[in-house]
Amino acid sequence: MSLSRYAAGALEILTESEVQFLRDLPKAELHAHLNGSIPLDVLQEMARDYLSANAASGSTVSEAVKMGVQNLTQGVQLNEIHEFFGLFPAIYALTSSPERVAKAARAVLHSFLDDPIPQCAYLEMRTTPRATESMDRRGYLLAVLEEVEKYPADKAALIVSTDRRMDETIVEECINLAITLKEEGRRVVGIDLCGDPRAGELQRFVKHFQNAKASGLGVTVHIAETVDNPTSETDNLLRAFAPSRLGHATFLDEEAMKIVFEKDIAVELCLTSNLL
Ligand SMILES: CNc1ncnc2c1ncn2[C@@H]1O[C@H](COP(=O)(O)O)[C@@H](O)[C@H]1O
Repeated sequence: MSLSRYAAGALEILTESEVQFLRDLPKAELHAHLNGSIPLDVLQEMARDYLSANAASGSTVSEAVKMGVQNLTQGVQLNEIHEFFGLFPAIYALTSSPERVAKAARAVLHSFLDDPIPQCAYLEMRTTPRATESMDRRGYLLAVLEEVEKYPADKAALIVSTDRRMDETIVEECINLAITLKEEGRRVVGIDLCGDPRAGELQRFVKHFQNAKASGLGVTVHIAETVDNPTSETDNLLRAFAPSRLGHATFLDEEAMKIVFEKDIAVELCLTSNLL
């Protein structure tokens, strides 16, 4: 993986033996969003295939998606967290069938787990179930799980994400799918709340998260990711959603930190996106 900006700067101040020590430590990657972790070369290959299949069939695609896919073929440079969310409509156009979701999942698992010096010893990949013309949300999750379950259970597992922008009915559908698949013995280990930190009314999701917890699924939530996330929201996420892990948690205030310490909640830090 190549690093840029702050992450590259941070790495530069370490000595060679410190870098080697960090490389050799066995790691658990607990916060990898499938569609946000597709290796750039695979994403670009998928973008080129998409553009040529589209030109051949003459099917209609929105200009915004076409432009987004074209940008992906050239490589992207991000400066602000909000720019990052604008990439997903194009990425989602590339992973809109079970075959292409499976290809993306395979590439992500491979990039984390199969290098001679793997990036991690255990990958808990997460993804948001999507329904498209060629698959429903269960079909989406099954396509991903097939790939996850090719690895031993101590190497790879899946978290089902819900998105802050979802309608409550869809959140309920996603969480019920996570519960059912777990009951069927599939390798779903938890649920997540993610999505653009500026969006969504979260109170309506609480009971569904509590159901998931009661059925034995782990709960992680993206929290306090930007300065604009209000204290009341952070407090509600910590108390009502009862998470055992937190995504980012970049802007927790003193009160929130106290709860995190008291309840011994793990924080999934992502140094590159926290700095964005
Ligand atoms: C930078 N910090 C972040 N904060 C919040 N949500 C994020 C995120 N990074 C990614 N996502 C969420 O993950 C989805 C893409 O992967 P999946 O389609 O689920 O596999 C994005 O649409 C967004 O909702």
